[in-house]
Amino acid sequence: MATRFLISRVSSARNLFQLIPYNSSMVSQSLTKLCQSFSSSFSKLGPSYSRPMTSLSLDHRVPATIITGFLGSGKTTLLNHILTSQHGKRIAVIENEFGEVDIDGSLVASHSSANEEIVMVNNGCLCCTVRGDLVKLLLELVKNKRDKFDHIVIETTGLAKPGPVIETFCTDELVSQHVKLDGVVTLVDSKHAMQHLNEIKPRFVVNEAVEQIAYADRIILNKIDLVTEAELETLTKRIKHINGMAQMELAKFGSVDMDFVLGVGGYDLDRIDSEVQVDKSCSTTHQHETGKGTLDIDEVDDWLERLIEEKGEDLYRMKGVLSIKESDQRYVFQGVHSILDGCPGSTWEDDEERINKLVFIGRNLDETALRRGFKGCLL
Ligand SMILES: Nc1nc2c(ncn2[C@@H]2O[C@H](COP(=O)(O)OP(=O)(O)OP(=O)(O)O)[C@@H](O)[C@H]2O)c(=O)[nH]1
Repeated sequence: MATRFLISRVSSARNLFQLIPYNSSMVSQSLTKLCQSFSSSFSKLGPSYSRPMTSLSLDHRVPATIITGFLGSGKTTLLNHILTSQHGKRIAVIENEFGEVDIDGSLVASHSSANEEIVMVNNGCLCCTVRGDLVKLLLELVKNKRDKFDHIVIETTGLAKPGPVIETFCTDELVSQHVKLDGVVTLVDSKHAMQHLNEIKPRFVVNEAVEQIAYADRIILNKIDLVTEAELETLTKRIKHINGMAQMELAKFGSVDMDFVLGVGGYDLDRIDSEVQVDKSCSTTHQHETGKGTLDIDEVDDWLERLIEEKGEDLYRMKGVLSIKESDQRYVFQGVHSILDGCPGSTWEDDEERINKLVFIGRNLDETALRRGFKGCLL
């Protein structure tokens, strides 16, 4: 592993604090813990407890963005765009590459001003062998150089599976104390993506291109200069079918608004309420469930526990807003595989229709069984 430091960018505007979910220090909760707080939060808090998600606790953790996407999709191009844009944030970069020749490093370096801090992870793949190195680097960064940057950007290799990298933020206690995952940005090569998405893999081998889209909070359809409108439309449909939750933008040379990629809050519970968009299309990778009515909390506990036990590996992302019996507040949750995080959200308005929205993104999900399981929790 090679590590290189350049000098950090000068920031004009520092994000001093922001409101956080009241239990966001528990970025990673096991299902059991979630279920305990899930049940107890409502019974303990009572009707006067109005909006715990926006308590005045300060979140000093540094946000981190994961940039993923297939080989050649434009990850480094986007990174260069981020590093040279005027967003007022000082960025620390963690990059990982296969092989011995550090091509991307020189690319990034040649575009960056003398004011950026770049950290390189050079060998192997972040998704497996050097995950420990990622933890080490993140902790080194926050321990020794925390005052030099405001945001971390991690560029994964084109073949990286984003799941394990995401899980690092949720499962490593020290990392989650200091760093919060802001979002996963997936670059798509508009010209070649369809070919990769359609590739039939041997049994038990994942299609990385599909996974990278499935985990995304933001999707950039890059290289649109190389395709026709019709091709773009077909690709857009296909991608929405895989992940109807992520926002999508079209781009040439990764040129997107910085707000689209930084400060996404993809794992913030207080944003999920507004962001859970129920996409009408269902597929093997994107399932959703929605329904009116009120849920029995114990039944939900049991159902989610069973679901995670049976399908944890196949459940890439989950987000939901639930209407719970005897509670004036929505219950908001999000999860990655078997890691769930949730808390009471905003209060239902008197004239508001209480509905439940659940979005599951994964593989080999049985939509009928999901709908049945959900309906079984309704009172
Ligand atoms: N025509 C066109 N070329 C682009 C666009 N974006 C990036 N490229 C080019 O595509 C090539 C690959 O871009 P990179 O940014 O290196 O892609 P990457 O995802 O980092 O590549 P790997 O690290 O190999 O996975 C470069 O030659 C870029 O200049 C675009 O929108 N249109």
